[in-house]
Amino acid sequence: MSRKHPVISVTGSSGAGTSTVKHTFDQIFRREGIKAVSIEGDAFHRYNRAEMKAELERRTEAGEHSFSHFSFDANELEKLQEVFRTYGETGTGQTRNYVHDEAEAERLGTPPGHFTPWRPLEEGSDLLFYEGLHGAVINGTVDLPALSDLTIGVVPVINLEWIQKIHRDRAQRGYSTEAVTDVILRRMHAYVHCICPQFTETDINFQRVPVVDTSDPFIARWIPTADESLVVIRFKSPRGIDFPYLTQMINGSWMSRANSIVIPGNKLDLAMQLILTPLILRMIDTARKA
Ligand SMILES: Nc1ncnc2c1ncn2[C@@H]1O[C@H](COP(=O)(O)OP(=O)(O)OP(=O)(O)O)[C@@H](O)[C@H]1O
Ligand SMILES: O=C(CO)[C@H](O)[C@H](O)COP(=O)(O)O
Repeated sequence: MSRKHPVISVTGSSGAGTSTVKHTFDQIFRREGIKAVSIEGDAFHRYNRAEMKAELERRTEAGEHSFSHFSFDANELEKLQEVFRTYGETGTGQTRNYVHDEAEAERLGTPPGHFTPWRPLEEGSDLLFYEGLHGAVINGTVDLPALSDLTIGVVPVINLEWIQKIHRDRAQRGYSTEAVTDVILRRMHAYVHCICPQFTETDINFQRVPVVDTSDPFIARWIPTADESLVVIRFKSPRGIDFPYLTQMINGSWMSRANSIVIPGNKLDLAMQLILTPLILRMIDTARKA
């Protein structure tokens, strides 16, 4: 938590939609004249693609079958914590990118499966924005929520998460359904132990729930659309949240619990704007006065 240099952390599994949610944040930052610097969770993987393959083979031979990108020790979480801390104290830090595919390779000038060199974050920013797998980890070595001012979970129900991952990895990253299915299976242990526990730490979770049949996510021909889904929004600390205002402004929404509202899927952008804009503006106002 930093009053002067705030940190926003958006966390979710692979394919959950954290990159998609980043676009909504970018719109809010642009509209409100806020200068944000961004870091991607994948930049903090410990290994490049070839090293990861070798490490996986080494561990599998040694009888360890649960290692994956979701595991804490496949990532430089202490380094990530250091970036959160340094940014919070000084408004500076460094990052890099993990290059997934040819399109990113062309944009970033580094081949797929490799990292770009570390580079300093642009100076003079108002806040740091993280988006990735591990933004709310507390594991005895790191405590990331303690260093972020707002922590958001993006968590579609699991069938939908898998459909989104399969479609994205096939369409944009060139993997087959079988290859993505293998990755999902290999990551399951760490999904339960490293990814899920974060969502009790997050300040707000956005959980997309399809209202069409997704019983077999491995044969779904398209990702359920916004009109074919609802979103459950859960607040860790509902005090101060104006639920009557939200349910009045968001047509078709209702409260399902004292700390949760449900909205039609096509109102997600509006809901995020209504919920997040005042929180971000308050954060920036406090930072500018600090
Ligand atoms: N609200 C949504 N409605 C429809 N499709 C969505 C929604 N959110 C995400 N998707 C789709 O799901 C796929 C995965 O989303 P995205 O790339 O944002 O995931 P991610 O969490 O950033 O994944 P990774 O961490 O692996 O990069 C994309 O094809 C995206 O278009
Ligand atoms: O989306 C991911 C994690 O969020 C990727 O699976 C990870 O970045 C590694 O990618 P690849 O296995 O294609 O090199």
